[in-house]
Amino acid sequence: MDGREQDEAQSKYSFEDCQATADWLLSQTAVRPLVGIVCGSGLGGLADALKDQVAFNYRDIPNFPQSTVHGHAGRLVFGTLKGRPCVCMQGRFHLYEGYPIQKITMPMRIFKLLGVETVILTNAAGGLNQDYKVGDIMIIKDHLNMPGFAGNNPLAGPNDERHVYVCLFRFGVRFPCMSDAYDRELQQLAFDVGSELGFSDFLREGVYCVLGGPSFETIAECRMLHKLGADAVGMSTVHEVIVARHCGMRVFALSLITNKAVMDYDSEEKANHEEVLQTGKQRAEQLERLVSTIVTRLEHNNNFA
Ligand SMILES: O=P(O)(O)O[C@@H]1C[C@H](O)[C@@H](CO)O1
Ligand code: HPA
Repeated sequence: MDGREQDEAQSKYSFEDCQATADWLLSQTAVRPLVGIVCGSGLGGLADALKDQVAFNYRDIPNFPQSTVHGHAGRLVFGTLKGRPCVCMQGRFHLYEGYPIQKITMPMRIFKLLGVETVILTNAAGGLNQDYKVGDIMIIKDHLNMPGFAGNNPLAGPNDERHVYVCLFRFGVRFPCMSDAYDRELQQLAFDVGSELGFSDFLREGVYCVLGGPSFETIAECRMLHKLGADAVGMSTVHEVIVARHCGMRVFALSLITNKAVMDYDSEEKANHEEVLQTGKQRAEQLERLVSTIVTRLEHNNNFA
């Protein structure tokens, strides 16, 4: 995208547009969510755990993008998870769908304007770390933003400073820090909860690398990413994390290792979306228990500042 296109994209998802969408949603439901959840490929079952649901198809929400990927239902679900008011994206947006990066991350700003304080993101990812097995759940401790290295960052374009000074950090500063992107207390909480639930055998922590997709990686690319320090590779999450942190929400993120990245020219394995969705189904129940228990403990730990 050149500068003019970036300005155009940014101006289409202005503070006023986001506010209009948030106001519309707030007028349609009494739920006032403190937790926002994003479901990765094949992980939309998480939303089904919400009680007293009020759900909206993305196509009915003003200014909202549409889901185009199999395994992403395209519904925004409000409800409670063990008594905690939540909003859950059953389906997210990816760069490869052809949307401007500002559009795929706009829901994070809507979350903020709805009152969300903590964002929990999930994704499906290929395992680069040779110790990882399919079905492992990786707590994300850091990321590598490959599209960002090439200048494709959701915060590129004008920064609406007006709101920094007038409206208490809506949306945020020009140069946000990312060394604390993934909340360390929440990572520890997830390990504690995982251990109580008996999930330690398949719970990991690591670095997630985002690529643009939609093609899966070559063997040489996987080897390179692993050497660079990535434990898992995917096509989402990082852009949302940047925007969520920019507007001051706490972030916790998980990758489900749905397939092993192919690192060897003798391997017969081939990455494919069906396997990704299938692994999601197999781990859905544990993932849901992990996330819903974390949400409950947020309350007990008084983590809502
Ligand atoms: O939305 P996520 O990151 O979970 O989706 C992953 C990346 C691609 O969209 C798809 C590949 O199977 O799954
Ligand atoms: O191997 C992968 N690569 C990129 N994205 C993915 N999403 C699930 N698996 C993968």
